[in-house]
Amino acid sequence: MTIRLVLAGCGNMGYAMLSGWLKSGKLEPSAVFVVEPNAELRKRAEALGCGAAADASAIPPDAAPDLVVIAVKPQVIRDVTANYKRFSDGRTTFVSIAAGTPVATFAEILGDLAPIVRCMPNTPAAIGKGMMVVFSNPLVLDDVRRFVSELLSASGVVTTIDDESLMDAVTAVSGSGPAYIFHFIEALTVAGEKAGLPAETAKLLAMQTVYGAASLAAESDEEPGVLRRQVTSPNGTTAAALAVLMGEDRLTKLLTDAVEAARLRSIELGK
Ligand SMILES: NC(=O)C1=CN([C@@H]2O[C@H](COP(=O)(O)OP(=O)(O)OC[C@H]3O[C@@H](n4cnc5c(N)ncnc54)[C@H](OP(=O)(O)O)[C@@H]3O)[C@@H](O)[C@H]2O)C=CC1
Ligand SMILES: O=C(O)[C@@H]1CCC=N1
Repeated sequence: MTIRLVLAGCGNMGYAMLSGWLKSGKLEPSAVFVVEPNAELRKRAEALGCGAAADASAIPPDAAPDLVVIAVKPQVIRDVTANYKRFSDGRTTFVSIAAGTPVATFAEILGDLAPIVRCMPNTPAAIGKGMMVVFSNPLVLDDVRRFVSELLSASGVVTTIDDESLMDAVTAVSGSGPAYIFHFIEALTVAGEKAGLPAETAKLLAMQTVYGAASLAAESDEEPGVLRRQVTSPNGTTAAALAVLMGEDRLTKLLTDAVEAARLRSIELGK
């Protein structure tokens, strides 16, 4: 079978996306070639039925992939991208999921012909519940745009932006966001334990509450603020807790600072 997609880097995020694509049936495993220096991670990709190698030089010489997906750390992105220059004649579209790194950096390495898509995914992509935000350079043809969007939709919700400078804010909200929510679960678990619950019970309650509340917010026609008010009885328990979280806009200020720290770091990573 022809190789349609080369995945460079099969770590946390690369593997999460690859799993989603194959699970959805939008790509056959034999149409994917994975380049990953880590032997354990390579085996994981091979177990899914994909071809794999430690180095880009092992990509079959007749391969003319539709897509090369770059899923390595921003710190090595230039060196890694240079390994794929042979596909930069305009027929292959490059998709980068790296934080910070602008399309211009790829164009510098790949030349003026390469269609480039910048995508910011998040790890819930592994179970088809990711948030993927996409920015494309003008060289990406409409049918390729549709193909990329359809492929990414196997991993969750896809939306596009036309202003690339917003990608740093996107990264700070949805790219890094799952970690904030995981930490929220950890913190609510600790708080539950301090309130006297057994550790396992506290964790179950914290996790199911986040899952249930996020699902309700996603499925309901009501705004999150309305759903919050539906929980909050006048002068009840929730009001007592929200006075702590919302007093002086405490949680909003904390999250604003956290998102700004991530956004600034994304800008730094792109330099
Ligand atoms: N993790 C996340 O939630 C998200 C990550 N991203 C972005 O995704 C990218 C990858 O992040 P993440 O998956 O977390 O990182 P990982 O370190 O888990 O994965 C990157 C993988 O690339 C491998 N690698 C290194 N050099 C090469 C090479 N020359 N060719 C192919 N593969 C190589 C690394 O191997 P080794 O470790 O041996 O060097 C590693 O296994 C980053 O740019 C990040 O900004 C975007 C959104 C969310
Ligand atoms: O922490 C990071 O830099 C990457 C980008 C978004 C999520 N993880």
